[in-house]
Amino acid sequence: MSEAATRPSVNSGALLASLDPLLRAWLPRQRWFAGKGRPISVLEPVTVTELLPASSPSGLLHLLVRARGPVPPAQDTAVEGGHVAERATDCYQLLIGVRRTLPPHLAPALIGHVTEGPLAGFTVYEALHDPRLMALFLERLRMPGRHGVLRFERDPGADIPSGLAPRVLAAEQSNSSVVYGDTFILKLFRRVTPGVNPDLELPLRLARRGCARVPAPAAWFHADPAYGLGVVQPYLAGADDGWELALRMIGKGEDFTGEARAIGRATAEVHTELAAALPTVTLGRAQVEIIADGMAERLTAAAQAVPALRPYAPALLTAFEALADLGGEGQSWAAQRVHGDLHLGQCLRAPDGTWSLIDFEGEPARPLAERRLPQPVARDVAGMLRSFDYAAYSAELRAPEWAADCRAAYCVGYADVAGRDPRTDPVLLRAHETDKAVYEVLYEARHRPDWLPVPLAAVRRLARNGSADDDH
Ligand SMILES: Nc1ncnc2c1ncn2[C@@H]1O[C@H](COP(=O)(O)OP(=O)(O)O)[C@@H](O)[C@H]1O
Ligand SMILES: O=P(O)(O)O[C@H]1O[C@H](CO)[C@@H](O[C@H]2O[C@H](CO)[C@@H](O)[C@H](O)[C@H]2O)[C@H](O)[C@H]1O
Repeated sequence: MSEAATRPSVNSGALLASLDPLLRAWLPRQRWFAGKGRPISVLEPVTVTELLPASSPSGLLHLLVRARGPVPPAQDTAVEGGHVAERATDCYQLLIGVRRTLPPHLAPALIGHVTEGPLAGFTVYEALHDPRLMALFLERLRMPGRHGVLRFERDPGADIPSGLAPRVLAAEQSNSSVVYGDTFILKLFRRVTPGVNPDLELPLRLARRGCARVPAPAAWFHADPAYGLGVVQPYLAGADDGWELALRMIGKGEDFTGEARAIGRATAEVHTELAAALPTVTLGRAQVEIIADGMAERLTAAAQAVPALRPYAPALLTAFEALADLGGEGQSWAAQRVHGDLHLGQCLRAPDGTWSLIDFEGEPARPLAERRLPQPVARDVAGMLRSFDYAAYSAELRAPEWAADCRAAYCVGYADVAGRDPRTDPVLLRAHETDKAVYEVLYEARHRPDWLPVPLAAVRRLARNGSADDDH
């Protein structure tokens, strides 16, 4: 990337106008696009940066675009701050490759052929699939400095070699990732919000404390004014993700409680380090009530969006009322920064058996400010407890003991390190587990309707006996 390219001269309005019809067709088909399947009513540029001009064999454009769908049907409403809101305008990050003709191996990355404007006659495509472009992008990440509105930073102690071969990761959920030579992984955030991205903030803080449970950021980049856009971390080659591993071990009839206990210990270690690195607070009566009210509001909103949840709402509400009551009686809890969306898929086991935690972004649907608030550690514990239930259900386990045993082992592992078993606070835990199950109902309704029965089964149990453990 030449010096000239550091002064992008593209006319962003004209450029996006020429890409407009192609992006309108392509964006709603992407897994990370929030308004999936619906036509886009607004599409406008936020920033356009020419990383490589289209005149080179392949050009590379970095785009932040604002997109909004039409007034959504009830199921697609967003629950933000506990309120059902029309899906606000979202800002997305795109890396677009530009070529005269697309070689066959890049055909799956095709966005379309441009017919008008500055890129008329060119073919545009998802650059993450192009090893040549992603190799150049890593070079850019290796060099701290600015490139138009983009700001690249790097941990001075990190040694990122040049020439690492890139490959895009296929299994993505909310974001996109490229692995470099099996030693580093670049995560590109897709739906971006102005402000500090906790998926960079927390791993950086943990790394500075020497916490080895989280891959330490080696390089990262932002856009002005304050969009966190991506982070490069060491890639844990050969690691198993907890979700795949649990399903595999279930399939082979192997015991998972040892792993569950180890994940509990890893969670407690990360919590201990986060509490030491960032502010903690004690939640008094007013804050506990605010938390309980937020949960109740999210329940109301989710029940409005997902009719199958409605019959259980009154019984679920009692979990949040019990929390508010305990707050009223003067019970207080410590709150600190937490992972925010912890589940088996966020736990990686290295070949030596060590567990690490990844993806500190929090629940993607929540506003950033809310995700960065101190919260009881029960939020993460509840996420993991729900995950054991998901695994048992997905494996169609007839034996409910599997999930119950793993849930118990996880809490024991947590207590090994934290000195306190999360089950010591049953009201707090039940409220958080109920809140998580409600979130999952909405998440599945929006993203994977076939999976809706999984959290709904837990909702039924929580409504019936106040516990997500099966009562058979
Ligand atoms: N440091 C890492 N080492 C190995 N694999 C990783 C690492 N970070 C992420 N992954 C893999 O990439 C996948 C997606 O990463 P994640 O941060 O969870 O992204 P998303 O926010 O899109 O869910 C993970 O499930 C994991 O398999
Ligand atoms: O990994 P993400 O940050 O994208 O998290 C979202 O997607 C998860 C699904 O991949 C979802 O997790 C739910 O399904 C998991 C199994 O696929 C299960 O282990 C989790 O317990 C369950 O919550 C997560 O909720 C969502 O935010």
